[in-house]
This record gives sequence, structure tokens and C-alpha cells, in this order.
Amino acid sequence: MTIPSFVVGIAGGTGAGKTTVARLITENVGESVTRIPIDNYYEDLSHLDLSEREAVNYDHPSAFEWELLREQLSTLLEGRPIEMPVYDFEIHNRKNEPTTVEPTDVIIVEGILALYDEKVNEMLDLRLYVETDADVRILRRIQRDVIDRGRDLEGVIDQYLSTVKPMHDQFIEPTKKHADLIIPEGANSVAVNLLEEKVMAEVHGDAVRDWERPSPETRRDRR
Ligand SMILES: Nc1ncnc2c1ncn2[C@@H]1O[C@H](COP(=O)(O)OP(=O)(O)O)[C@@H](O)[C@H]1O
Ligand SMILES: Nc1ccn([C@@H]2O[C@H](COP(=O)(O)O)[C@@H](O)[C@H]2O)c(=O)n1
Repeated sequence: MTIPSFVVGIAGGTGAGKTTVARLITENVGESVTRIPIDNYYEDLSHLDLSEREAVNYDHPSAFEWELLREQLSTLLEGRPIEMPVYDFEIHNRKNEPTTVEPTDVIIVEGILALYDEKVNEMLDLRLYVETDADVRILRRIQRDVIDRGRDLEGVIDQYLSTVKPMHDQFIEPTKKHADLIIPEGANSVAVNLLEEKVMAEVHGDAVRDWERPSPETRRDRR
């Protein structure tokens, strides 16, 4: 049984480079890492038809099933496997079959609101916020949504202006204050190399953890 020793949260706006950072910092540690994309914890919307699901605001915190994420994360932290839901962006819903996820030394929790929920934050050993300019992010998003997620250009633009951008400003960007580190320009190589070394040290058991998370009060005092 593996009890995870290092849980990293990676938040940031759409297209900021969260998935890329997660991939790069873990690419040399093989199977010792588990990635938990919080997209998989979008609420089950099977009770809605496709056109209703298309109209949902997927950037609002209420779109996520936080209780399930908390529960499954703490199960992994106890060294037990979970049945993680799997999300399908083309149908705006979970797939029928979940996937079994075993606990590993390092766990990466990644998504636009990965630093939003207080209870999830408490389970994170390291909180990262990936920050990339909005113009770069929207260009990346258009490309990705049209090519990989089966969307049309007009729909991507409408969604960006009506929900993605306002929710980013209201809910996602403010979670930056919970971050231990802010990574500018997404996958910048200096930050990626440092974090990769840290992840490898955790996996090989020679990591030195000499920090203690400051309480919210101490953080405020430091400003
Ligand atoms: N530093 C970077 N330079 C160039 N392209 C990048 C960089 N980081 C990410 N990308 C590209 O931008 C797109 C979105 O990145 P991704 O990591 O999926 O973002 P997120 O997970 O934050 O939505 C992907 O096509 C990825 O290859
Ligand atoms: N059915 C859905 C669900 C989510 N989205 C968008 O995905 C974005 C989050 O994923 P990133 O990889 O970009 O971080 C989020 O901004 C949602 O708008 C969607 O379009 N459709």
C-alpha cells in the first residue's frame, strides 16, 4: 500500500499551461505519479439533454462535485484506490465507466479551480498557480476546443465572453492568493526544472521538507 507523500495542486486559467506543467514536472517519474484532473469532477448532468448541457456555465464553482473530489482525494491519501469519474468534453458529461486510480507517491490535482476549495487546499502540500496572459490563453483555447473538443469557432468565442472570462476574473484568478508559487508564462523551463527535481526527490525518498504551511493569519501578517 502506498501512502502518497506529496500532493501538488496546479490551478490557473483555461489554456494557461496547467496540463503541460503537470506533464513536464512528472515525465521522469514513471508510474509514481497520479494525475487527478478536476474536470473529471464536473457534476453528472445525465438528467439534462445535450442542448441543456451545452448551456451550462462550466467555469462556475457550482459546476463541480466538490464533495466527491474531497472524498476521493482523502481516500487516496489513506492509501486506498478510487473509482475516478472520466469526463467527455464532446458530450459535456461523464463517461459511463469510471477508471480505477491507485494511490502513488505523488499526486497532482489539476484544473481551473484546483485551489478553490478550502478542504482540498488543506490536503495539498504544494499549491501552484500557472499564470499566462489572457490573449495567449484564448488563442490556445480556440485551437484546442476546435481541434480536440469538437467545438466551432463562434461557440468558443460566445462561451469565452459570456462565462469563461467573467468566471475567471470572479473565481479563478482570486485563487492565486492561495498559491505557494506562481509560475509565470506557463511551462517556463526554470520553474519546470526546479519542480521536476522536487517531484523526483519525493519519489526517490530523499526529499527534505523543511517548510510548514503558514496559517492564513501569518500569511496576512507578512503582506
Ligand atoms: N509554454 C508554452 N509554450 C507554448 N505552448 C504551450 C505552453 N504551455 C502550453 N502550451 C500549449 O497550450 C495549449 C494549452 O496548454 P494546456 O497545458 O493544455 O493548458 P491548460 O491545461 O491550462 O488548459 C496546449 O496546446 C499546449 O501544448
Ligand atoms: N463541458 C465542458 C466542460 C468544461 N469546459 C471548459 O473547460 C475549461 C477547463 O479546462 P482547461 O483544460 O481549459 O483548464 C473551462 O474553462 C470550461 O469552460 C467546456 O468548455 N465544456
